[in-house]
Amino acid sequence: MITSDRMAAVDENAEAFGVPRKQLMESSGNAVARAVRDIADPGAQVAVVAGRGNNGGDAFVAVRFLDDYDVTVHLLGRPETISTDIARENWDALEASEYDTRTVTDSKALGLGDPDVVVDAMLGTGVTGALREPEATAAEAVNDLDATVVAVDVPSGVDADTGTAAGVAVDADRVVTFHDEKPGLASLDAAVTVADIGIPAAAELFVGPGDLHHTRRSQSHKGDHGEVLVVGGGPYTGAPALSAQAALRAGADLVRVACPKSVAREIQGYSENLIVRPFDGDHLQPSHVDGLTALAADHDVVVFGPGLGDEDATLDAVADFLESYEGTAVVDADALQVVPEVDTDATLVCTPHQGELLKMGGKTADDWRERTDLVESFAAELGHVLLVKGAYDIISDGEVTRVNRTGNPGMTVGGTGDVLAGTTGALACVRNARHAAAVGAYANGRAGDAAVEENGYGLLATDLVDRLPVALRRDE
Ligand SMILES: NC(=O)C1=CN([C@@H]2O[C@H](COP(=O)(O)OP(=O)(O)OC[C@H]3O[C@@H](n4cnc5c(N)ncnc54)[C@H](O)[C@@H]3O)[C@@H](O)[C@H]2O)[C@H](O)CC1
Ligand SMILES: [K+]
Repeated sequence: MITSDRMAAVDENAEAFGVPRKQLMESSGNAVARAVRDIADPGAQVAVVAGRGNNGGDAFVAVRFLDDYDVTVHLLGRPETISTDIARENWDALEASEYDTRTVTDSKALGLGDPDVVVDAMLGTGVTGALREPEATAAEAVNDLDATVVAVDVPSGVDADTGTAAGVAVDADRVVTFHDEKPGLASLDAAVTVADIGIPAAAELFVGPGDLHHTRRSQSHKGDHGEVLVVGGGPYTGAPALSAQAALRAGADLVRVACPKSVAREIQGYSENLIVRPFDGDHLQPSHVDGLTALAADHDVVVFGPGLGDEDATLDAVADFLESYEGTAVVDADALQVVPEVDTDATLVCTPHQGELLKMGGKTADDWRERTDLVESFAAELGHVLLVKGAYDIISDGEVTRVNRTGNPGMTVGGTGDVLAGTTGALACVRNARHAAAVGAYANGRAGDAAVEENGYGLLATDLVDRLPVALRRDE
């Protein structure tokens, strides 16, 4: 099963991994033509009703594979308004070869005749809300025919994620959907087939640019993009400051650092962008937990661990906190060893490197494919998300596992893990935990790659922080 959002991401990743969308469209169109050949003999009349997006584009391709049939193409709207280059190129290809194409500007004038088959390619996953005109009237016209209706990807007007329609929708007999089943199609009264359109498995496994789908809402208020609490510091001061600055650069609106009073001024001194919330003493201990729990409740995500150290009292405090916390937390560094022993309702993203993973009781292997299996089962056992850092980062929630390949050997320098934890914390304010971890790893590696490209090796963790906004930006 794949949702429309994931499908769009995978599609974009396929392009980044060398399989352009136009190639996918060619396979989609071919699959639609196969479905028509399955239900009608050569010579049969086929009416293609196409919209101006890529759903229509798939059908234009199908037409070239149906030369044995009597095909008429009805484009809803003027050719100049076809909204994507690849759909327009496929339309132009039909016109250049003198196929029977008609453009429909007044839906009342849509004369479909009495075809044996209708190919419904008005709208696919790009639909929002109820069908507008001319699509609504065209859908009714299609439903009034006796023809067998083959829908491209999803019956026009139906939401592929929910199976519901906000208004009139095409009543399809068959649906040829692409790559994977869609959650909304199972409930329909139609025969659904899934066509393999040649999207490489890598486009789902490896994190790529398609995963950067923006989550910024149009109506933005302070706090909408997340408030992150970093709990860290004591024996170290740089680590929590790096996590906090990374969280800001990764898009959080407000980031506070809860740290021992002894280091509060030092941490504040790193940046005027930080808000510091000191607790007594020079290291975290159980007496601080009630205060931290109350503070955490005012934040979307807590990043726990950077620079906390591993004193027994500190680790006890980490355990106490996690046992009462029910929100989302990124757990890093010394705090990680506590996770396997705590019983918590919190959603945790644990970010160990190989050594920390072993200390948590996890296993590793030289071969990254073997490692993905080990990480996936350990994540399932823990009941938390794992982001295991390495040349190939492995991210798993025990069910879905992703691999990130961005980054370079320069990133073994100190502090890059703190940057990753903060980045992931900010992203987890607006995405699910597994996706936040995957995108966090991807963006961090991308930031590191950009730094090395500009300056060569000799990378600093702060170089990553500065490059996060660009690393997280979607290429339009
Ligand atoms: N994902 C893939 O791997 C592939 C998908 N293919 C096909 O592409 C469509 C999705 O294409 P897209 O261009 O994004 O959207 P649509 O064609 O569904 O529609 C966009 C078009 O429709 C207008 N619109 C939106 N809502 C409405 C409405 N309620 N009434 C009228 N018009 C509406 C909007 O303005 C746009 O202009 C997918 O389903 C597949 O069929 C690729 O071909 C192969 C790879
Ligand atoms: K359709």
